[in-house]
Amino acid sequence: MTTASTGPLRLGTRKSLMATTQSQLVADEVTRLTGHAVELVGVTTQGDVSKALLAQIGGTGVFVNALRDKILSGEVDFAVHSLKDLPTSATPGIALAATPVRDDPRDALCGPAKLADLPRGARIGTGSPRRVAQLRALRPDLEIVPIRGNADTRLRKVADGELDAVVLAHAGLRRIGRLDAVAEVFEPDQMLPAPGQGSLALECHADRADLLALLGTVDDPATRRTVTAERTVLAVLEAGCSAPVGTYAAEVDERLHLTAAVVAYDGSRQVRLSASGHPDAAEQIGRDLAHRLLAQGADQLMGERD
Ligand SMILES: NCc1[nH]cc(CCC(=O)O)c1CC(=O)O
Repeated sequence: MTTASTGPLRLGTRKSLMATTQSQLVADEVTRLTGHAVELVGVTTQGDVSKALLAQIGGTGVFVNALRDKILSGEVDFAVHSLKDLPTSATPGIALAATPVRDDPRDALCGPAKLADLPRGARIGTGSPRRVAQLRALRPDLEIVPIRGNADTRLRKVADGELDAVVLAHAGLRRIGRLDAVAEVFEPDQMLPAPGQGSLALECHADRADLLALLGTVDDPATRRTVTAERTVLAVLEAGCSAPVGTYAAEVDERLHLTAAVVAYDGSRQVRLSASGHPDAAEQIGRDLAHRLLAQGADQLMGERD
């Protein structure tokens, strides 16, 4: 089950445009750096088959788990995920083999105008409590409309006039070739991204030392450190992907700077703190910042819903 095969490496992927695009990007990079051929293997998950079922079993975990099952059974060699879709807890038998150079981690407003220039009461679509809370803090007059679906579907609602604008990750828009839709890219002081946003994660079987070495060639240590700081905040806060928690870490002049915020769902209050330290202490920086957030009432803000 865990022995190396002789043919091309099999990269399991969902069949959506974003998933196949980012999988192909990684496949090409692995081939360029190692000379190994990589073939994409499309995997249909329960979440792809039934939207109702997806709502019932909950979010992106379905897709992640389906790909992990294929890795554990040996049907595929590795998978590429958006890091922000991965739970912070470790999964037995599964190893994080690489985090390639991070894409732009910021969120983008897609619509006819920048946020400040949208009319009073404009209808903005997003399903993320983190984006909802921060949008409400910036523009309490907006009407926030909960939406689901892939980036293309969401953009179509703006084109159709059903919504005035939507907020999406810049990295995802770039990967599907839709940066044309962007009216404004939010700076982290306006809207803190989701932990790990814009970063990809390669996973393989933890026992496959051969694969770990091979896939490790596309790892970017600076990306690994910054996303470790961000995801440690999330892990300590014990907040899932749906919590109103934003983070942003970057390395400048060999210092790792981390900002994190927990925002009340109605945008009225927030706890926002920053820290910096040696990049090798990424996890400790994240853990300390999370404890400071908790000491200032972050847990109370996280529990609130309107
Ligand atoms: N949960 C959906 C999801 N997962 C990863 C991305 C974008 C790409 C990324 O953050 O790496 C998106 C769409 C979005 O939030 O706009």
